Amino acid sequence: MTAQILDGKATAAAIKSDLTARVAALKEKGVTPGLGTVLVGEDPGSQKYVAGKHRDCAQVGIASIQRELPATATQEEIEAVVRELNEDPACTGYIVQLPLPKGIDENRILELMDPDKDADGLHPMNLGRLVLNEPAPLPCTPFGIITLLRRHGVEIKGAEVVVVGRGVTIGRPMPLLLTRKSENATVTQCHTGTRDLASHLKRADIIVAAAGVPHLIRPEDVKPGAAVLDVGVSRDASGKIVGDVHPGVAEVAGWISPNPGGVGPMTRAQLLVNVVEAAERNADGVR
Ligand SMILES: Nc1nc2c(c(=O)[nH]1)N[C@@H](CN(C=O)c1ccc(C(=O)N[C@@H](CCC(=O)O)C(=O)O)cc1)CN2
Repeated sequence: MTAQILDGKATAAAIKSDLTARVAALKEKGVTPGLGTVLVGEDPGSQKYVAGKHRDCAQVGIASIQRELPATATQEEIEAVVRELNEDPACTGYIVQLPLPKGIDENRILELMDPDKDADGLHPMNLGRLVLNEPAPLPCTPFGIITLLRRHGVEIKGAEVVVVGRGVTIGRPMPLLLTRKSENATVTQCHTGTRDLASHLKRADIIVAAAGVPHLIRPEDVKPGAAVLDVGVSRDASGKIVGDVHPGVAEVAGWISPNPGGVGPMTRAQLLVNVVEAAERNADGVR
C-alpha cells in the first residue's frame, strides 16, 4: 500500500482563498483585521515561521504588526510589548512565538495576553473554555490537523487516536479537540513515560506524532491503512526537516501528512481563521 497524501499546502490554500473573501467583506464594513507577532531572539526556525505567518497575512489582506526583541530581552521587556498589543486597536489578535528564550516565564507571558486577542488559543482562559465546551479560538496545530483529516474524508468519529507528545501547542490540546462531540474520537495520549509505545501505536486508526524525536514512528508500529500525521520538526546537519515519522511508514499507512507541506501550512491557515473570526466577532459587537 502507498499512503494517500494529506496535502496541507493545498488545503491551506483553499482556506486562505475563503478567508480572502471574508476579509474583503470585513473591509467593506470598515474593519481591517490585524495579526500581531512577538518574536524574541534569533532562532532561524522561529524567524521562518513568523515570516510565513506575515506572508499569509499579506495574501489574504490581514494587516501585519511585527514586534521583535533580542534574545537578551528581559521578562519585563517582553511583558511591555504584550501590554502594548493588548491595547493596540489595530491588533485584532496576536501570538507570542514559542519557545521563548531560557529564563523567560512563558506561562506568565501567555497569562498576560488579552484572552480575546489570543490568536493561538493558548491563553489559560481559552484552554479552559475549550474544556468547558464554550466558544474559544482553537489551538492552531490541533485544529489544523482536524481540518486536514476532515477535508480528506478521514473518519474521525469513533476512531482510536494515539497522540504522541504532551507539549502545550499540540499534545495537551489535541485530545481536548478530538474528544468533543463533533469529533467523537477515543484518544490515548502517549509520552516519554509511556511503557510500551509500540503496542498503543499498533491499535491506532489515527496517529498524531508530536514528540520531536526523529523517525520515532516506524513502519512496523503502524496498523495498515491508518492515518499518520507528522508534526515533528527536528533538523539534520544541513538544516533539513526530519519528522517524527519514518519514511517507510508511507508503505503501510492509508494516509500520511508530508513534512514539510502537511501540518505546518495548516497551523498557519488556522491562525488566520482565528484572527478573521475575532474580527468578525468585533464587527458584530460580540464579546
Ligand atoms: N505561538 C506559537 N508558537 C509555536 C507554534 C504555535 O502554534 N504557536 N507552533 C510551532 C511552530 N509553528 C507555528 O508557529 C509553525 C511550524 C511550522 C510551520 C510551517 O509552515 N512549516 C513548513 C516548513 C517550514 C520549513 O521549511 O521550516 C511546512 O511544514 O511545510 C508553520 C508554523 C512552535 N511554536
